[in-house]
Amino acid sequence: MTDTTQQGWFSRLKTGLSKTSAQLTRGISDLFTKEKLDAATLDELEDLLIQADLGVAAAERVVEAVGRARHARDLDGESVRGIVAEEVARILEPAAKPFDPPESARPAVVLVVGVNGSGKTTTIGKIAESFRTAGLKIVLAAGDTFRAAAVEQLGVWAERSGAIFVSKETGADAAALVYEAWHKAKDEDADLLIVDTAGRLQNKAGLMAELEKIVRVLKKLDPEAPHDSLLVLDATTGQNALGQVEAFGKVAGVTGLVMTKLDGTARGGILVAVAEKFRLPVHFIGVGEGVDDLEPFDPKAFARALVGLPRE
Ligand SMILES: Nc1nc2c(ncn2[C@@H]2O[C@H](COP(=O)(O)OP(=O)(O)OP(=O)(O)O)[C@@H](O)[C@H]2O)c(=O)[nH]1
Repeated sequence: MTDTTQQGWFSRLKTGLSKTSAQLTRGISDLFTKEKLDAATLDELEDLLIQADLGVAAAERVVEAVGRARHARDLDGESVRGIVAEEVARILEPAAKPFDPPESARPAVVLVVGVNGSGKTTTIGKIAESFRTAGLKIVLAAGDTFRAAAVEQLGVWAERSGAIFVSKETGADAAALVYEAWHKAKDEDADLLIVDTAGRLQNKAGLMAELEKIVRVLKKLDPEAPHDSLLVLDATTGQNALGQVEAFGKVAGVTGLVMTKLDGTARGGILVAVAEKFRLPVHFIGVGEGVDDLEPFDPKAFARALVGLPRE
């Protein structure tokens, strides 16, 4: 990747996070121009971070780091933002794990779950494209059999990325489709089977039962499958993300996260709350609709964008 595209995705991320970073920057510089930095100032900083969706535990950790630093040096708005970014990066560091489906499994099965419109299909398309470029043979399974448009959209991505596409008629049993797709992948000696799923709201028992059935069918075909279970979260939904991780985690055994739409009017602080609470890998972030707009997660760059600082 060239420096220009690197800069491109970072500036999109920074723009996406600009609402949060502007609030934090303003709040922090208001707080830290005071002569005396007392406990009340730190409490206010904690409130500010909680309002930015970081969650109580992460906010407390960040405030402790600022509290420790105030004994060592004079703090102004800019240096506080630097400390916040460092501590946020530290919280996010364990989440930065490359997406690496096992090469020994043929096919390695990647189940992709998430609520409607979170960006599952687009994410699958982008992942398929990057693995195809790496020379892998891929099968895409259109497991969202409820929505004809979803099947069509995945078909377009399959064509574009040269993946084998398995779909059924609208309303067909999703688990039966997945069964067929796995056999197709086996017959074709494919490296990767990526399964799209329906995404109606997680409180719909029907959807969860369907996901459970898909997992059951996969486990009969290969006890290790799905090797990865990716939950796609929309960064504009804020606090809702926490409930989604819990709900999908129960039925689909989520192994990693993708956060999309960080280029939009994102509420990026939620990624910190999710990483702190669930300790799940964040494999990718989405910063646009295009095929090159899925980026491996870089905690330091993310943390600096969140507080409006340039990349180091
Ligand atoms: N700006 C932006 N848009 C995105 C991103 N990822 C996905 N989208 C858009 O979000 C919309 C929904 O994405 P889909 O991939 O269809 O979402 P889905 O989860 O498959 O949704 P259903 O098919 O309705 O279940 C589409 O218009 C995508 O182009 C992103 O990172 N940034």
